[in-house]
Amino acid sequence: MTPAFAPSLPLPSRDRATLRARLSHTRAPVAVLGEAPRPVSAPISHPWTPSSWRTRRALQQPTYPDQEHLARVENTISHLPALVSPGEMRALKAQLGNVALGHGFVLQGGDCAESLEETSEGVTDNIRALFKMAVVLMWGSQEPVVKIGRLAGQYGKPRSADTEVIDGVELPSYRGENINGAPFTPEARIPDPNRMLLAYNRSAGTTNLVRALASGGFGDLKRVKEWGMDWSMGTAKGREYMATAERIAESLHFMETCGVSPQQPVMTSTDVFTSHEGLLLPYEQALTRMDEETGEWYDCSGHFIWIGERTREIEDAHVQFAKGIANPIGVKAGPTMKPEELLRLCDELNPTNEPGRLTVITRMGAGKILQGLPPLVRAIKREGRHVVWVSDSMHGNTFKADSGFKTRSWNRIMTEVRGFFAVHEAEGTKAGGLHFEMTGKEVTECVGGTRKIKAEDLSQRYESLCDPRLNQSQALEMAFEAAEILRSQRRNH
Ligand SMILES: O=C[C@H](O)[C@H](O)COP(=O)(O)O
Ligand SMILES: C=C(OP(=O)(O)O)C(=O)O
Ligand SMILES: [Mn+2]
Repeated sequence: MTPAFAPSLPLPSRDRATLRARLSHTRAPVAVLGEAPRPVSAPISHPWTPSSWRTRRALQQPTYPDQEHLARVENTISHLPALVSPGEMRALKAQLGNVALGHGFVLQGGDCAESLEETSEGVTDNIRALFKMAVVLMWGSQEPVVKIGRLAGQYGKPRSADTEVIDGVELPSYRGENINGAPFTPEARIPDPNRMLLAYNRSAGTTNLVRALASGGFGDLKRVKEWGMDWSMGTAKGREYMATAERIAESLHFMETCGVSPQQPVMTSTDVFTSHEGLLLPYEQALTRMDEETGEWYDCSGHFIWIGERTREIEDAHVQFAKGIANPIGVKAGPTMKPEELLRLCDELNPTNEPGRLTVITRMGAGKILQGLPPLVRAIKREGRHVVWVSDSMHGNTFKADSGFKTRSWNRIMTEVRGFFAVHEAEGTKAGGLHFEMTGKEVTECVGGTRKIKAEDLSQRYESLCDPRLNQSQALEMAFEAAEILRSQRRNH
């Protein structure tokens, strides 16, 4: 990636005024024990700027054929409105801070790779699936659930290989809708800066939809038949889930009878936050703005930004970019992560040890979590670091079915979820949340679950642009199982 354009900051005063007006809009957080004290900007050893990552090695970046075009697009985006506000990010950080300190649970989920062609109904279904899971987890944990969608910006994809070969033809790999196109043609696979603008516009629309749906509350969840659980009928597991769903619906109904109606603020302001991997650094930089109220820099492309497993080298560009933004951030931790490496990441990314600033998203694989997680958890505990521990039980469990489809097995994912809870229980630490690639549609991308999707069924409805997602039934089943674990752990304490 060539460092190639004039940084657009600071903004001209006209734009700063517009930005100030946009950023001053702050929704009141719900289920927050109180907004955390404003953090002092992290001390950094060299002057951080939104563009200082450009002096570092930046992995997984596209090579744009036309650098001037890229610079024009970056400049355009840097003058477009922020998608989310610092106040919202601080609210999320406060909620995550509570989880880091032992209170609450995180649910993060959505597409592996959002599609620019997704319909409004599709996005709505995804958010509703997340709501349903959240209410089940809330019931299980009896704690507030912080809801974070992998949406409104989840477009850039890191890939294992730079190229893809089909029938002897080799083309650049698909890297997500904000970079190139999925069709297997030479034209589609050329990185195009204009895609950043398309992704920005789609993200703005999705953020708007999320806000609208989040203020709609859980109203219709009182009607269990609208949970879309018909699939579960006829199996013993299904009947168990249904019984739980009935109890949850009854509780919601009871609350309403007591006067806590789904129309009241506690039920309607069910904040859903947006998140994505902060992979495409020119885009992230262009949306990084200074909050004049606090003097902090925020990446306003989404509330929560994470660093992927393939780009988390401490000296590299992604970590160096993330250290200067005040958003709540995440870092993925796979089986090769060493305890000392994780502690160094904490030093870099959260030098003030602010609870809620850093979430460690482990993605070990079902067969590795029992060995891989304890050393990390022990090191963090020993050093008194505040992190939110979240399990991404998807990315360590991907395999290729004989039919050629990339898939994951519901059982293996569940095994990792169980391992995650078991390790934290044994170590006396807080299992802070779960992270899923999932959709509200009944796709056939992962095998297993009560409906027993088999390898030969995968071709029926495989729609993912990248990794296989749990469909809405499989995701909901995951939530019921996790809720049961949370409930039994609660009873044991
Ligand atoms: O979503 C994550 C990555 O992009 C994905 O797991 C990489 O997949 P690949 O191995 O097919 O490149
Ligand atoms: C790329 C992803 O994960 P990881 O960095 O953990 O492989 C992802 O979350 O889609
Ligand atoms: Mn993925």
